[in-house]
Amino acid sequence: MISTTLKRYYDPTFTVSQDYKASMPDLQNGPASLIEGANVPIQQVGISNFKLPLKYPRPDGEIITLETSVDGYVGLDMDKKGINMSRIMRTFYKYKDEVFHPDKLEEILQAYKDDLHSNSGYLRLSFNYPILKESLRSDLEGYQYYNVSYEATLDDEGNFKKFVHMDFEYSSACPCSYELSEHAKESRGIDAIPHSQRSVANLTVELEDELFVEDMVQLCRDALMTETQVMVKREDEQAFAEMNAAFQKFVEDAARLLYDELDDDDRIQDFVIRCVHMESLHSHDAVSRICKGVPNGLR
Ligand SMILES: Nc1nc2c(ncn2[C@@H]2O[C@H](COP(=O)(O)OP(=O)(O)OP(=O)(O)O)[C@@H](O)[C@H]2O)c(=O)[nH]1
Repeated sequence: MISTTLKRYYDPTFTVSQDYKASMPDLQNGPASLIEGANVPIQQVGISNFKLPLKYPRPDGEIITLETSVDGYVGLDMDKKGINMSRIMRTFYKYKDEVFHPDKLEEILQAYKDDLHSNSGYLRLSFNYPILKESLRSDLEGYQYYNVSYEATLDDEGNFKKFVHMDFEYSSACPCSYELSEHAKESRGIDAIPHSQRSVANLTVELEDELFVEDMVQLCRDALMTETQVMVKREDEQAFAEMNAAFQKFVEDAARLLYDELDDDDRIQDFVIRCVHMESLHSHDAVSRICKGVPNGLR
């Protein structure tokens, strides 16, 4: 038997010729006989959480560059072993210097379908978006960051859907605890403090028309009022206490207040909202989930 001793050596000068590339195995484009398991279509295959800096537009025209985590997938038909995985990133990188608003994803998803010979595509861009927030009564301001994702799908009939996900943090003062506290004071002269807690509304909005992150934040602020604060001096803290008294809310109230704001906005086609009050009274959360309720809509 000829013993071929393999060299263990990395040749920094080796270059890949077209002939050499053609001689390399290309398993993902191999025959269906290479498929392991059921020879059935796969709805989403690709790369999750590749990161790059992307540009986003603000309403005033300013462009902001933010670290973005990208999930990019395509559908794979039966009889196909695999996708050309690197094209998920290579195709996306063709757009890396462009300005990203949700509509841009349709272009990229069409490029996914073309470059990866697929019938459908999915993208999700996740980033933390800063907005300068003024204090309630002092003349201070500071950055509030919002956890945002743009999500889009392009199906085999060319139907494009675009969604924006955003988390909005607020304070919820419990109206029942407030009444019980007042009752203790009035009926027994005993002081009492109602419970309140940091809360978060997870919004998913299907867009009809352009909606900036700033617009979604304003809708939430108008609905809930008691957003968490950034820069706080004593006059701001007192203002916040007054605001919590004026806008007490059960987790049911929070969901309905947000419904009221979003349902009226023509830029929004559909939505589902999950409110979570991380109760300071309990070691568990009070949760409500509400949707616009359009036929075949988000649930
Ligand atoms: N489809 C698939 N590819 C994988 C996976 N894990 C690693 N890869 C590798 O992803 C690498 C890049 O694949 P391709 O994008 O097809 O690379 P390529 O064939 O040089 O690219 P093209 O010249 O565009 O065809 C290949 O070496 C694959 O073996 C996987 O789970 N699925």
